[in-house]
Amino acid sequence: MTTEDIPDSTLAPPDVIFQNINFSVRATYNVFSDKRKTILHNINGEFRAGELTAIVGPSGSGKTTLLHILAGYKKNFCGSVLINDIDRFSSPEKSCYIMQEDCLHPLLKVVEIMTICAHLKLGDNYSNNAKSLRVKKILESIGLGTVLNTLTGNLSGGQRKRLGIALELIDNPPIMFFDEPTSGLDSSSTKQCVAMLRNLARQNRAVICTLHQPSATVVEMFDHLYCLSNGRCCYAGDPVRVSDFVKVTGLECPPYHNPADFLLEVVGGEFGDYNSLLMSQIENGRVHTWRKIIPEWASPEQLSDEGEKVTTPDIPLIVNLDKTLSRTSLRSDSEFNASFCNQLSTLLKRCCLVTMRDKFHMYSRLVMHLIIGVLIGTFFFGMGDDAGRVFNNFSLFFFSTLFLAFSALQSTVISFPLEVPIIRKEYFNRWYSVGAYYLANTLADLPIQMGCAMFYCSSVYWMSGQPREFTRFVMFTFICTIVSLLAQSIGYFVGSSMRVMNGVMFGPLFIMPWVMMSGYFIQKRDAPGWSQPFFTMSYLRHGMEGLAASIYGYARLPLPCITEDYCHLRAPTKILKELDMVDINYSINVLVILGIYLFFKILTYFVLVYQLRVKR
Ligand SMILES: Nc1ncnc2c1ncn2[C@@H]1O[C@H](COP(=O)(O)OP(=O)(O)OP(=O)(O)O)[C@@H](O)[C@H]1O
Repeated sequence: MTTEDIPDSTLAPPDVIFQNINFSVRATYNVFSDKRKTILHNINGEFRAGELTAIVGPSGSGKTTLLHILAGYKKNFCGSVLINDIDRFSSPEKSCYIMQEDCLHPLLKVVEIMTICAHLKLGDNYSNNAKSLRVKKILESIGLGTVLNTLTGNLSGGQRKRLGIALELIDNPPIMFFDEPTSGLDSSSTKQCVAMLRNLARQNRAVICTLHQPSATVVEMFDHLYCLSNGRCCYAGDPVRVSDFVKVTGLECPPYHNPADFLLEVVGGEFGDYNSLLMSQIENGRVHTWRKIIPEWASPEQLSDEGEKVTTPDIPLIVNLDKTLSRTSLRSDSEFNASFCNQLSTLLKRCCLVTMRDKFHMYSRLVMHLIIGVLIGTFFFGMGDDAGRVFNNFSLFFFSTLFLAFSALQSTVISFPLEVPIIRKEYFNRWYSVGAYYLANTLADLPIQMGCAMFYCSSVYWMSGQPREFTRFVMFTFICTIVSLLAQSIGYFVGSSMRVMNGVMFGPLFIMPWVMMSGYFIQKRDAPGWSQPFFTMSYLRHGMEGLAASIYGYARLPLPCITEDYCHLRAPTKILKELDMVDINYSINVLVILGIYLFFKILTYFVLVYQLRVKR
């Protein structure tokens, strides 16, 4: 299959029509108050295919909110959004939403991130060759052909924005939403960016962006200007007719003044309050008489300043306009084009690539565990084989479980939330399912977390003089590993539920209460009756019991008495009795820890689904 075999169209050119959009949010954090603040007030509009639309307005006027509603990012609004007369959420038309932040993995090369995206977005129906041809074609046409092997973290701001667009062009969505695509760009890059967006629109796409303070030249590159003020529409029409429209207020746009700036000054109240008048003239977006009658399209080169080269992506035009023939194989019946297995394997490769490139993070985790292991091994040197120091050895068990739990929890609580914006963008643009991402992420990190626990145990176990038996070493290491995996799964739960700062504050709450029930400070038999179930649930206690079982259980011979003249606790059974661990069962400890691990894994999955699907 060649690149030409990958269809470039979906349905007929899409017009986005919205009617009576009303959107409000809770105005107070007081849960007992239902006071609401209305952000959009029954606004209307029509953004057509083939046109480049700018949503402008003073800061806080509701531009981003409107864009989120049109893109499907916000769902809890009143009114209707129609795409070719079909409700936005039932429409088969694909759209993409390119956020202001780039949300790119900085450690992936341009060509790698594009190829991964092609595998995910184009699914199983196309050959690798066809996908790679399409990737190259898009990158070259968008002006990124020379930076194929550059890490995305090293790209310039303009290149990162173009890469964000290139990624979404892979499955050729007919509707594209951009939140402030020109923010952070200089004037030349801004013009290039807008010329590129206009060229995309010319290929029968509806391209809709929010803009902040556009220059006169930039505004004129747009086909349609939609101006908001305090959540109401004050103008919808041709950017060059703004000055004529504003005349209804009796104000005159000064010569050589940017008409868009003038409109923003008027709606911003610099000359008095004319908003109601403007809104009634345009009927809150219902009037279309100010629209541009689109002439023969100017070539994109004409849009730039003299002598300035504008990047003009040459992505094939959408030609299939026949509604009956228009549904292409790019749109599968399921939500995603790639199968779950394909998503999983592609994401697994991506996770491994990112992990391998992030050498500092990976090695520092492993080396830190090794260094702490050696330090603790030196501190508790030889104590495991001395009946006179049984309680010191028990302290080692406690330290080991606590250290492994804390290090796994904290590193995840800090690192996972950084990934969430990337997942949010990619999931929203239908790259993959939450399940595929979550499983790939879990599997990719498993060897490193296990490596950390093993590095720690390998030094601590032998240096602290535990029994020279391989089976006991494996049992000891296994318990330490699953305790650290469990703490890591709690870290994922905390990291997916709250921001980094809150996570760092609340994360330890998931460990500290269980420390009291670990059996180290107070033994279960001495604890008050109400706390007994908590001892049963304490994963730290099960960790400690598992370690005690692997060291003192399974018919271990009496310990030598080295540092004392008389050792009361030489027999392992006596030691376990003294520690209130007579009835311990290693298998049950393992099962309980794995059960709690699974519980948090599943819980995190639902939190992620909620965060990505419901709460936007
Ligand atoms: N979840 C929310 N809770 C409370 N107020 C909100 C919420 N979301 C938006 N707002 C308010 O709604 C108004 C419009 O916000 P929005 O982000 O859409 O404005 P904007 O026009 O995009 O502004 P800017 O140009 O500064 O980005 C602002 O006053 C904002 O504070």
